[in-house]
Amino acid sequence: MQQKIPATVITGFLGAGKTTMIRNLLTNAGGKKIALIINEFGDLGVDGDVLKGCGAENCTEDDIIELTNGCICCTVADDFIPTMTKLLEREQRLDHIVIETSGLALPQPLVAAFNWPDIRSEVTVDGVITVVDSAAVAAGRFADDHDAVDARRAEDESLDHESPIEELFEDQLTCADLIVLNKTDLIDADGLGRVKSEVASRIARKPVMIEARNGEVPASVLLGLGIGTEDDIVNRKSHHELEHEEGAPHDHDEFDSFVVELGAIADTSGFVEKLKGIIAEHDVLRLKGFIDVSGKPMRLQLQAVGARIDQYFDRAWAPDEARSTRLVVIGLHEMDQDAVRKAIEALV
Ligand SMILES: Nc1nc2c(ncn2[C@@H]2O[C@H](COP(=O)(O)OP(=O)(O)OP(=O)(O)O)[C@@H](O)[C@H]2O)c(=O)[nH]1
Repeated sequence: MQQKIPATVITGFLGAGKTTMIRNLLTNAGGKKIALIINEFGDLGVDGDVLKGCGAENCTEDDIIELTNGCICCTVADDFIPTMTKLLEREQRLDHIVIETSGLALPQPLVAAFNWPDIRSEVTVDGVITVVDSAAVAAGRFADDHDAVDARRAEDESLDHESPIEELFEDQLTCADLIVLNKTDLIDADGLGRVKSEVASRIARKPVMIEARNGEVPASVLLGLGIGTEDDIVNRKSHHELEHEEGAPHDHDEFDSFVVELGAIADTSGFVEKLKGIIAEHDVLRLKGFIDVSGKPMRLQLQAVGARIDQYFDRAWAPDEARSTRLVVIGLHEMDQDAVRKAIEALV
């Protein structure tokens, strides 16, 4: 019997650096034939676009599959299983499958799907890797204001949760076989020490933690963990699984996303500066997309995680491509979508 194909699940909160790490992984995977399944929150396939653009021969555009019907944890049966089945029917045998979950996905239901008979017979979970934005942890992003949460719960008794961000952060850590403390360039040694203690304090298990900058971790560290996580997934329950009966539907009602479309932008630095103000004012969690810069042949990629914004020209606009500025905005449900949209539209 052929050996099972190993599959690595890469998870981590919005903007932690999952796509950056995978991009790096594809370029140093030493010729391994890899298929990539990407799941993103929001209606703009930014991650897929970024990864397809990296031109790795061992993982071509045909090997990159985008699952766009919501978070992978809620669409396992409809989306993930059929995608895997198709992948396994391919003639050319894969050496490895890498799955990037959305930043809001619970990894547990996805890993549990590897116990479905058709999948289990051919694939095993090599390991779950949770990417952590160390700078965000150091800034207290996941240590929520418990008074505020209690106040919200007092207003709405149906709230059975801790803060949704904190809970999700813990669920993603709970599932990990390896934790990558990324973005260590943005904090000092003391900060890193605090991040390590905070992360360790959130989980009962003690997975290995490594540090990284720009997701630069050798492929030999990320691939080949050989854990078989599907056999242990019952011991890594999410808050949702612990708090609800088995099978109770989980959703992402606490979070929302929308896309803003704009025309060409002439003064990008002015635009970005003002955007920072809007992000801070409305507590936008994540904003990303592409900008049509007036008079420039290249497309500008914009990536905001909280109020930190990166921008770089990633490729030329194709001759047959309609140039436009499109940004996906992700925040908590209570974010005033209309106000954010209007404020961004007013910038051009
Ligand atoms: N300074 C710094 N920036 C980083 C690092 N890793 C990633 N980034 C930046 O952080 C931003 C988000 O990175 P992504 O790789 O898109 O994060 P992600 O986890 O895939 O994001 P989602 O898919 O939206 O959840 C990008 O602007 C990256 O360039 C790092 O180690 N240091």
